[in-house]
Amino acid sequence: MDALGTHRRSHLDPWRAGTSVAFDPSRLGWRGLAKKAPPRSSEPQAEPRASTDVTEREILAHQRSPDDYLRVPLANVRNFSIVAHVDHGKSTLADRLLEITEAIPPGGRKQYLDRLPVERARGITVKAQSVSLLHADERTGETYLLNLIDTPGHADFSFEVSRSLAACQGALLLVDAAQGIQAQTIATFFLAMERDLAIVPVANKIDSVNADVEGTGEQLESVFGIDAKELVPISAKVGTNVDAVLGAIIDRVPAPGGDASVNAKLRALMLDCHYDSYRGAVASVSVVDGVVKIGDKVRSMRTGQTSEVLELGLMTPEPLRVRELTAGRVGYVITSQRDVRAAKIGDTLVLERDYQKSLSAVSTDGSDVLTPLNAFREAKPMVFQGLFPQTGDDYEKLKAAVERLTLNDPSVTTQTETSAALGPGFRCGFLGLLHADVFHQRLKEEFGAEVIATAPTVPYRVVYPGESSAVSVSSPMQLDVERLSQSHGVPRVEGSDPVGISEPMVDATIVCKNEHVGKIVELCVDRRGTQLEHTHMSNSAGTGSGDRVLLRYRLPMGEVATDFSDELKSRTSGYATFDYEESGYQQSDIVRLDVLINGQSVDALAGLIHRDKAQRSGKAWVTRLKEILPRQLFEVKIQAAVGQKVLARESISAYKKDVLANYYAMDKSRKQKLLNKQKKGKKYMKSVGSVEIPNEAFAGLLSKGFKGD
Ligand SMILES: Nc1nc2c(ncn2[C@@H]2O[C@H](COP(=O)(O)OP(=O)(O)OP(=O)(O)O)[C@@H](O)[C@H]2O)c(=O)[nH]1
Repeated sequence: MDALGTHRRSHLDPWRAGTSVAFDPSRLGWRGLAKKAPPRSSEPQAEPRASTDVTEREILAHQRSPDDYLRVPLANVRNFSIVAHVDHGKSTLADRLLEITEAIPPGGRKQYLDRLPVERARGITVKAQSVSLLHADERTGETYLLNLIDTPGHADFSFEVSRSLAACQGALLLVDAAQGIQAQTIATFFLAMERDLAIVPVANKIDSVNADVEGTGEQLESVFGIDAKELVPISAKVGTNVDAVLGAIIDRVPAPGGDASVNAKLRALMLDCHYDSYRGAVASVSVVDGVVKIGDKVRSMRTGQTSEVLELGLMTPEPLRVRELTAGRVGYVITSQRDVRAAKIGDTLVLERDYQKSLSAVSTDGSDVLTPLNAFREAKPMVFQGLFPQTGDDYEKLKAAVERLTLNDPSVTTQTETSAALGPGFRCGFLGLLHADVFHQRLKEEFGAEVIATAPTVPYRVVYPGESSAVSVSSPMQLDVERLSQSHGVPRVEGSDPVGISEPMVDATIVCKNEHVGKIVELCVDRRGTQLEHTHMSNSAGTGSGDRVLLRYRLPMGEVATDFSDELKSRTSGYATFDYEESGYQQSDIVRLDVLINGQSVDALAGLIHRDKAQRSGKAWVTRLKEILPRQLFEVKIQAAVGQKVLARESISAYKKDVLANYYAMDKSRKQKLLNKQKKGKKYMKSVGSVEIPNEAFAGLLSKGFKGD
């Protein structure tokens, strides 16, 4: 029985940069966090790659010939992903599968497919990786081509999961038998269900003393309606029963349904694209029908761009060049199109000659018609921040860094923004806060660009009086408060949305211990949530991982996007897990809370907030500003206000300071030195009217977000 009823994850995104071309050190993406000197050229920089303790030569020694991969019939191809909650052992299982199929030697580097330094440093997978494995099945005597796509677990990167699943017919649903089903187990299960994939349930970590395989099976039955008898118990770490997983993939995952016949027209789904400084755009593709060969002229159906195929390959796991990619292969394509911006993830690649034929002579039976493949949704930024240089002089440096980094991370949206307080900068959209955090880190570490980031805002929809449709507002300063308030007397446009502000909502899934339910309900109520479900996931004994409760809440995205996850962890000592999916928009009483210093509004400190919370946040902000702002030579008044109504106020009394006061007797050069030092210090100050605010104050204030709690 499906305890979640109609719950479906629509997730926040799909997106970008894909499988690595690992022998080439210049592969890109958005996540390499290794320190390196700022780039000199305007070319995007190569993504750093983690060092490996299995040498390239050792891996290459294991590589089979391209023909071994190409001759496997479509009926013997299996495309599958491993999906699971974070840390349930996906990458470890991928390692074992690579070893069993002899793609890598045993006992090599752990988590082989987590190639990026940030993944290895943080111990998380943030990017899906694909690998083609050959497996000789002793039971049937046949050789199978297994295309495995390892996926990340963190909610911010769920678009990666969704995108990977678009190329699969099956998914290994991996559950840590000691922890049982967690929030992302549920989210990823429904992503797989949406795509109608065959699910192979696997209970991992059976070597652990707390493992409860039976309880895990009961949970799978009660939550997903999966027959517990289908569960494959394994220890990915020790290697116990991992070959049974291979058998289950072969038996339970159907072969891809594409057309591999000689007359089939090429259709390949573009899963990903990253920039390689030597070779240009490297696209990761799943060939569904037909064949693509070196020298073919291909067309991207959505963008209309045409280019010539220069190189084709498979990841095995290191790149293996092939002369062609036939239906059922998941590999990479390098074309004469070097501009990664021209590539649209989710696009369908076809042969130009087939396309032209389809335009000129449509046959009566429709066989000439080329239809694009069913793609996945595009990445949708849900958290926006203004990014400003620490000093005005650094704007050009920041501009160049943002341009280069977004080239390798197309899911980040940017537009220029000018703040009266912080000067020129950018408004950037991210998939979530972890995504934003990684972007800031890369700006700093790879480009030496330090930023002041404004408090995160979600995208609101605003219908102004007299307008028939909503506009998106992702910055407090974009909201025209005056215009919005002039609804009186303006007739509503027929068929239009009601005038006002709507906020994005999410459906959150929380899995927790029974004892923590009270604290979580309290948190969700404080965050303006509405309960949708409260289900016990107990096993028959009601013990171990069976002592779990599944809660579902509808919450405003703005209440979740900042510190909800941290708050949840601290209230449950880290035991609760959480995931969310977009759930449309809802009209809400959102106001702009302005912060004024000596009567002047500081645009960078304004925020959009629910009216009920404005008072509390306003109070918190003025109190914090009072602590942070240095005293000036005059009294400073700090106010928080909604429109004309001041909700909170504080003041800082005057402080008399003359930089030369004690130095009248000083010689001229020392005086000048002191004045220069003061001038340099001022470079790192922002002026609001006559009040000077040090950058640290902005950074300190803004990093805490606008909630003010
Ligand atoms: N005892 C035990 N530990 C395991 C097993 N499989 C994985 N682990 C450990 O669990 C931790 C997480 O494993 P990963 O393979 O990184 O998990 P993941 O699901 O890929 O993690 P993310 O990529 O961050 O989502 C690591 O410390 C592994 O060593 C297992 O079978 N038994």
